[in-house]
Amino acid sequence: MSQKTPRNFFKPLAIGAPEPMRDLPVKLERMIHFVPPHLDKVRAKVPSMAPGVDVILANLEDAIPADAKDAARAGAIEMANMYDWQGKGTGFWSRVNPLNSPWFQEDVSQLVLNAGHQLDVIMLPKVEGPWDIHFADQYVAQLEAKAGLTRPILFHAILETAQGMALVEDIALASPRMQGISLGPADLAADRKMKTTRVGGGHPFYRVIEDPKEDGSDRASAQQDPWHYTIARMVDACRMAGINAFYGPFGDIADLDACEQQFRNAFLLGCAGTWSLHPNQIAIAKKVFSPDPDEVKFARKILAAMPDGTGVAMIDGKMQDDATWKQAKVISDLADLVAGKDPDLAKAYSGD
Ligand SMILES: CC(=O)SCCNC(=O)CCNC(=O)[C@H](O)C(C)(C)COP(=O)(O)OP(=O)(O)OC[C@H]1O[C@@H](n2cnc3c(N)ncnc32)[C@H](O)[C@@H]1OP(=O)(O)O
Ligand SMILES: CC(=O)C(=O)O
Ligand SMILES: [Mg+2]
Repeated sequence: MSQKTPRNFFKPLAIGAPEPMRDLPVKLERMIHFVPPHLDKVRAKVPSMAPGVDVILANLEDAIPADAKDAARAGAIEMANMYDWQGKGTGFWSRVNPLNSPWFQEDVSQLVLNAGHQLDVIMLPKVEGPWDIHFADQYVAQLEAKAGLTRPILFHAILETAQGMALVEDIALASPRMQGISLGPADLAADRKMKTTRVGGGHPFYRVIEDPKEDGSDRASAQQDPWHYTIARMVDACRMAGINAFYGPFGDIADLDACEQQFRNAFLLGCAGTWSLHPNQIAIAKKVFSPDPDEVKFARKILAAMPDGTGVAMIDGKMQDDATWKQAKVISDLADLVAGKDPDLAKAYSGD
């Protein structure tokens, strides 16, 4: 047998560690905003940024120079204590260095021992298979016990190798700590030997072209989304496991239109949120990952037409039944969650 028995799955992995969560907390996670914690100037903005985002993440991994890893770790611990994350409801996460790096052990131990009471999620990069999650799970349980934590810290894996992709279902199911998975398009592209230097998004050479015309005139051609398969598979793995899927970084900071379109495709396919790397991506993520008021209005018409969720109804010429009721519920429940945080959208959703 390669898996734990159902009864053992939810047992703490260390004496004194908190009980694993059976259900994930229901939280808005439309954007995970990346902060480089070694930069004093950016770190100082954290308390003023926190109320305007759903999650702030202290990044310790790629994009932090090797000679700033210690400063970034210290900055992350400082960030944990700069804001009342648990009291005020903005998520506080950290992306640690990979398991095979010289920094992983210090990152995780320092964070859990010194910031564990505020830390919601540890983001684990370059996860190759469930064994990586099992190792981190056991290690964090030991540290939680030592720190006397009463709330378990969750895990978020980044999908950025071909092997991780091939084992995404096993990763999603590896531990009750699993909160979600993000696409890591830069490392994944490199590992797959995709021929692109972009961080997410489309590519001008990845397209379909219309059949030749008899008169020899120009054939229409359009860019396609090279991430469609990966995102759809990640969403299935996550939703099977009862966790959430996230788009990842969009690296062309200046191209706001392409960023919005890539985020929207991920939202429509089932992702709960995305990363924001720059302040100008926060508003895009908020707009895209909050349901459109007209969609919410229509969804609520469906729910009202079938109060017990069964039967068939016609609304605006469209057939509704038990399945569309469930689709409507997804949108309406998300709107309720958003309305609890955003008074302007609450007003738009209430139709006032
Ligand atoms: C493939 C991956 O792994 S992706 C994840 C790793 N990468 C990251 O985490 C990158 C995070 N983002 C950043 O470091 C920066 O946004 C960069 C390097 C991309 C661009 O930085 P800059 O060139 O300074 O951007 P720009 O000049 O437009 O910044 C405007 C302001 O926003 C601030 N700012 C930029 N990024 C951030 C951020 N992530 N959070 C908070 N403030 C930020 C800048 O400090 C600047 O502030 P100022 O007006 O007070 O001087
Ligand atoms: C997200 C990330 O780490 C990557 O794209 O490589
Ligand atoms: Mg990466």
